[in-house]
Amino acid sequence: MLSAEDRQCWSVPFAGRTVRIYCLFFHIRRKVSRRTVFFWSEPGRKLTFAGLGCAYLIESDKVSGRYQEIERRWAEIAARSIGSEGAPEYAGPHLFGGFSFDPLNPSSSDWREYPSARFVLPRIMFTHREDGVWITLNKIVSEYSETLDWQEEIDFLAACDSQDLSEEETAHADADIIYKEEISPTDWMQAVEEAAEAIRAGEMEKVVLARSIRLYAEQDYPIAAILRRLLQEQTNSYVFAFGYGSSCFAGATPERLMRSKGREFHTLSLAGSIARGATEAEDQRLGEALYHDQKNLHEHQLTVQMIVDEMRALCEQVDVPDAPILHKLKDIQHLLTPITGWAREGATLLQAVERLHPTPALGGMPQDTAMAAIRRFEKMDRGWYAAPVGWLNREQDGEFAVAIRSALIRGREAVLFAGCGIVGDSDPHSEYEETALKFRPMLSALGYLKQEIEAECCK
Ligand SMILES: C=C(O[C@H]1C=CC=C(C(=O)O)[C@@H]1O)C(=O)O
Repeated sequence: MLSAEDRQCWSVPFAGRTVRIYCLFFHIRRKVSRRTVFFWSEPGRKLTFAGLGCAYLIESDKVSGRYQEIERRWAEIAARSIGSEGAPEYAGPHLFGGFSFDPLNPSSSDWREYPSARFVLPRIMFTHREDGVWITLNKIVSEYSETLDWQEEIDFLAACDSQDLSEEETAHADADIIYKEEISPTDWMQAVEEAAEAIRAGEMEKVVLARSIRLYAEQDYPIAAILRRLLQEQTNSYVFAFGYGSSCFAGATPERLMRSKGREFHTLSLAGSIARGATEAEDQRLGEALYHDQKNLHEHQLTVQMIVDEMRALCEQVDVPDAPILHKLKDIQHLLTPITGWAREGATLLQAVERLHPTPALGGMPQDTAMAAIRRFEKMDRGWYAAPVGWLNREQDGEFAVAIRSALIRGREAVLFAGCGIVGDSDPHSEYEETALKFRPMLSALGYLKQEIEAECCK
């Protein structure tokens, strides 16, 4: 009998039982250290991918030209790929990876495994959709290659004995946190005040400032259990994980950057936030307050405007509704405007990603001034936080999200990130509170909120 969670599409029949695919992959990664893994699940969980190993790696350390390099090299491989007959497009070769937020910002050792652009064609990929599950094996061959041998991949899968997997599936996400490190609230609010002053002085219109929290736990963080909690709690978000070497960058983001299918391009503006209410009435009151709040509407509209301008450069037609809608997540509600375009001949997904990143929901307005202000005020390396992560298929279609509500996890250490849009009349204290809300999805997945509640109860 499948549980509700199993039916939500991320479980696969494997070795005579039902296994959650993220457990399978993170289990193998633990057994065979330093394996490349990824996980990607759409909001609503209609499509889930999990991948293991690296059949082909495309990296770029370029400051400019990184999108073109990934696109060119993937197009070369994809054009010569030979797929199994009858396999649907979503079970064909897919490339997964991401870009750093700002290649001009000096990178810290935390992000050593996450360069300016890093994409992987996995050796083994699971695709899970409502209509079935596929396992795809990828291999690069040349005209001199001998016959294809899949034994190594099959051995990997067979090596997952069910007892070990049960451990992975039931592992506790609630690692005991022994130490927490973060910028002092006063220092961060001071940076917000200075940014707001710069906006009032006419230096720019908007800038997004983020902060980070570093947690140290008693034992290594169990990635599979963290993903399980994100999948359970953040149902309206993309759940993603990119594990390279000893680290894993994971999160649950509500923000699509771009999805393309043929010439149909779909993006959205997500900016403007308020808390969820404790009761339905309070929730509605807060939602209405957000919907009519001039500061949040202004922040949101700047993002809509930039996205529409960039989409017009790529598309013959762009459709945008007159007003945003409220988008409710577990801990927070946002203003959201969906934007759709019909792309001009030759326009590609990565061209769109390059044009849009970073939108004023992650960077600011104007883009260059805001990026310089982020370097000046934040004084940290965002790495892949707030940057595009996603996938491309053989036809160069695919989907990218913005990696917010995320954390970089390495062994017993996790660094979480959250930011918010600053405009001229931003109140530093409210902005600080807003970032606290945005940390909640990852704090909860890491077991920190539970620990805090327990500590409160024991006082
Ligand atoms: C930068 C973040 O959120 C962005 C996305 C939605 C709403 C936002 C806001 O209201 O400020 C932010 O622009 C983050 O979660 O770290």
